[in-house]
Amino acid sequence: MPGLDIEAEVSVLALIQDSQIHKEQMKSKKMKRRDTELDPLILAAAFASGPHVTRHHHSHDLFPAVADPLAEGAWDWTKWTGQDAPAGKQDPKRRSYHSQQAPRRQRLKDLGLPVDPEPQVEIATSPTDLKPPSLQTQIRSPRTSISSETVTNERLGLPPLDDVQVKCMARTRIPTPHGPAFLHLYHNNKDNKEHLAIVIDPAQLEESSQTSNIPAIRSRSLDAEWSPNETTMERITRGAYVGKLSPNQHTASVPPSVSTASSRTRQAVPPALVRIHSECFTGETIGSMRCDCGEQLDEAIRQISQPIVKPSSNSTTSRPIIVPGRGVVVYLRQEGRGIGLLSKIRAYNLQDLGHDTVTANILLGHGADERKYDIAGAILRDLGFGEGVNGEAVRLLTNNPDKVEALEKEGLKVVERVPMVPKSWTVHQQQHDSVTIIQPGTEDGIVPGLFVAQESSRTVRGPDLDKYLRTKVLRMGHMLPLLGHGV
Ligand SMILES: Nc1nc2c(ncn2[C@@H]2O[C@H](COP(=O)(O)OP(=O)(O)OP(=O)(O)O)[C@@H](O)[C@H]2O)c(=O)[nH]1
Repeated sequence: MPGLDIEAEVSVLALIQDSQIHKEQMKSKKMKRRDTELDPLILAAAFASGPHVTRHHHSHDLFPAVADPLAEGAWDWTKWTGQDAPAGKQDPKRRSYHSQQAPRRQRLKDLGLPVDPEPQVEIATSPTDLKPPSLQTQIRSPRTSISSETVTNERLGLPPLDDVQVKCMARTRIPTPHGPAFLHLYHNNKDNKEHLAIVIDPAQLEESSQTSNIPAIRSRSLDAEWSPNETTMERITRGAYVGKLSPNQHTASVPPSVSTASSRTRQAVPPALVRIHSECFTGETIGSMRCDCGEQLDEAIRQISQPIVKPSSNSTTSRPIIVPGRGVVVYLRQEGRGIGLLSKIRAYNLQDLGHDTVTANILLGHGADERKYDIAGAILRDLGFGEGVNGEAVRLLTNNPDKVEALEKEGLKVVERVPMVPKSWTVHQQQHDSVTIIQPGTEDGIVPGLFVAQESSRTVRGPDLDKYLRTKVLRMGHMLPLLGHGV
């Protein structure tokens, strides 16, 4: 071996021999090699340079100024000056790399076929016969967010449509620990997220005359006729039915009319209790105790499901009538106050370094709160709230002043704000009355050992949660009294 002394050569040969023996042993034992046979970097380079590159790399020339990439020495990048060869000196044999997966327009051009005058705008992926005509062109597939109206408007030189359109794609009954709920899945023309509405209105499952004059919380877009050819079974399958579904009972709903809308004014029950809740994977799915989101979601469903005491309409009986609770949780896919799960996870690390939730967001280049509530407003309007002068008002379950303001801007009437008090605080307050939970001056303002035992699996507590709640109150203006803090 040139350049190696005898000793080095012997060791290299010994290594090669060892490796061959090892290979033979592995083969005979039929064991899988643990070391890679090919250098992954070489593989990556080969994949990136061949004609099999993706359509996105179609016109990339990965070897500019290299006349023949297969010629010996052509791969020597140390000789490349960073410039392509001057035009006159370019070798006619120069190889260029053409992707087999060129974009359609490029392939048509290469074949000499006419190219479409304008890119096709894709409409929603769901079957067209399942869309109501009014929304058909506005509900988009996840890949495109431009409606055909927008495109038409652009062609006509008009500004694009800005109003949020939502459509309930499906509804089903979900039994919860607090009672039955109807889960509604929405599509919209603003983002590609599937926002949800958890409607609690068990009176819809009953045939009771007591609740017949209380308006049912139903989605207009779901109950609409999506196509003249739509079958009863198609309507029922997407959730446009009344009452409870069973093998013996299945009645499709009728499309909403003006009369059903105005019947909302004839109610004698308090306005529906509504919560706008933002997604929190950590708190709701893995039970994180950094926040109380899971507990809040559970508590909101519980509170909305509480029966309503209604004064008797019959003057001869003085006994009040108890009707099932009614309301909605609009579940928005705005993880991490709109910054997304990735950034939220990073924000947690910054929080562990001592920053609060607001500063952590800002350090990552985000706003303290990036959420919007226009889709929530549209969903609530679809469910019959706030439309027209007689539209039903709501009682909003929140401590967040932004949500009240946003819903009012959306044309909804918020007649009452119902606070969401963290369960650990309530239980603590009940048990210790005026004992201070949060004390300035202690580390993180936490008094160790003062937190009460968990009331249920959904009751969270601990120093991380405490810091999170304090930041909400002290930096985000949440309307929650900090116990012992004089706020
Ligand atoms: N960026 C960030 N987001 C968080 C953190 N902890 C929880 N969140 C998110 O905060 C949001 C909580 O939203 P909501 O449950 O609607 O409650 P809220 O707006 O705080 O106000 P309330 O209605 O009073 O409960 C969810 O999107 C959570 O994912 C955190 O430490 N950092």
